[in-house]
Amino acid sequence: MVVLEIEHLSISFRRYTAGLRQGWTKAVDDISLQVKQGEAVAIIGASGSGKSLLAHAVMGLLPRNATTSGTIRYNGKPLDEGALRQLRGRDLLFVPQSVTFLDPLLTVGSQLSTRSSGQEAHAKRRGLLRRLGLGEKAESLYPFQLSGGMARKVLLATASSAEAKLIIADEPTPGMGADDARESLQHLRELADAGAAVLFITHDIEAALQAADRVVMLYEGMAVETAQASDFRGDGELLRHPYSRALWRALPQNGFHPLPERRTAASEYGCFFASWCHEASARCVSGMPSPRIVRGGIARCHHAT
Ligand SMILES: Nc1ncnc2c1ncn2[C@@H]1O[C@H](COP(=O)(O)OP(=O)(O)OP(=O)(O)O)[C@@H](O)[C@H]1O
Ligand code: NI
Repeated sequence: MVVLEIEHLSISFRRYTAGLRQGWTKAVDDISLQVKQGEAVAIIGASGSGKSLLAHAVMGLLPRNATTSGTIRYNGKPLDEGALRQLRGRDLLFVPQSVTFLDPLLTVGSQLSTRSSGQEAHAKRRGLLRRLGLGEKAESLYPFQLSGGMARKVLLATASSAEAKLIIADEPTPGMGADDARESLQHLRELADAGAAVLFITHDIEAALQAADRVVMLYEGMAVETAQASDFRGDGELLRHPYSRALWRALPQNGFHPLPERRTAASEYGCFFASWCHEASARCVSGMPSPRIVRGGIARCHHAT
C-alpha cells in the first residue's frame, strides 16, 4: 500500500537581482516518488540539493516565499493543511535536521510521548531508549546534558515513540560516531519492518544502502535517478544514470574511480552531466531530460536503458 505519494513536485523561490529584473530559482524540480508501507526510501544528495525542502514540503513547513506545484498525497488523499493538522505528531512524524527542535526545558522522558500511559508508558520509553543505546538514565536528562549524537537519537526516539505510520527523518546521522549512525539507521529500518513508511535523508550513499529499500539521488533539486538499493553493486552496471554510477564508483571500496574529466564546457540549458558524459549527444546539451521510467526506476537521462 502506498502511504506517501509525491507527484511532479517543484518548489521555486523568487530571486531579486539588480534593478527591476526578477527571476525564479527552482530549488526542487519535478520530483515524483512513492513510499509504501513497510518500506524505507533514502534521499541522497549533496548540500543544497533540495533534500530538506522536499521533507519540509511534505510536512507543510516550507517558508512563505516558496511557490510549489505538484501533488502530495497521504494514503491516497491530498496532504493539505487540514489533513496535516490532524496527522502531524501522530500518524505523520518528522525528525528535523536541527536538534534545536528538542524542548530545552523538558527532560528526555517527558518528550517521548506514547499512546499508553502510567507504568506501561514508562516501560515503553525505557525499552525505546535502551534499543537506541541511550541507557535508561537518559530519561531524566535535559537536552543540554546530551552530546550531539545522543540528541539526534532522542529526536529519533521522539519519532518512534508514538507508533507513526509515516516517518520522515532529515539527516539523522551527522554529529554521531559511526556506531551510533549505524544504530540509528538500523532503528529506522526496524520501524519500516514494523510496518511504517520511512523516508530518510542523508549525504552518504553507504549509510543509505544500509537501511533503504530504494534510493532517490538528487542533484540540484532534480531526482536524477530512483533505484533499488540492490542496484548499487558491482561496477554500478544496474544503475540508470551515469552520475549515480560515477558516485558509486568513486567510493573507496569500489576503487576510488574519480569522476571522468570534463570533456566539453558546461551547457547552461542542457543536462547537468553532459560535459562529463561519454554518451552525451546533441539533445543532451539542448535541455535537461525529463524524468522517465527505466527498469522499474526513474532516470533523467536520454540514454538510460
Ligand atoms: N527560504 C529560502 N529562500 C531561498 N532559497 C532557499 C530557501 N530555502 C532553501 N533555499 C535553497 O534551496 C536549495 C535547497 O535547500 P535545502 O535546504 O533543501 O538543501 P539540502 O539538500 O537539505 O542541504 P543540506 O544537506 O545542506 O541540508 C538551496 O540551494 C537553498 O539555497
Ligand atoms: Ni538539509
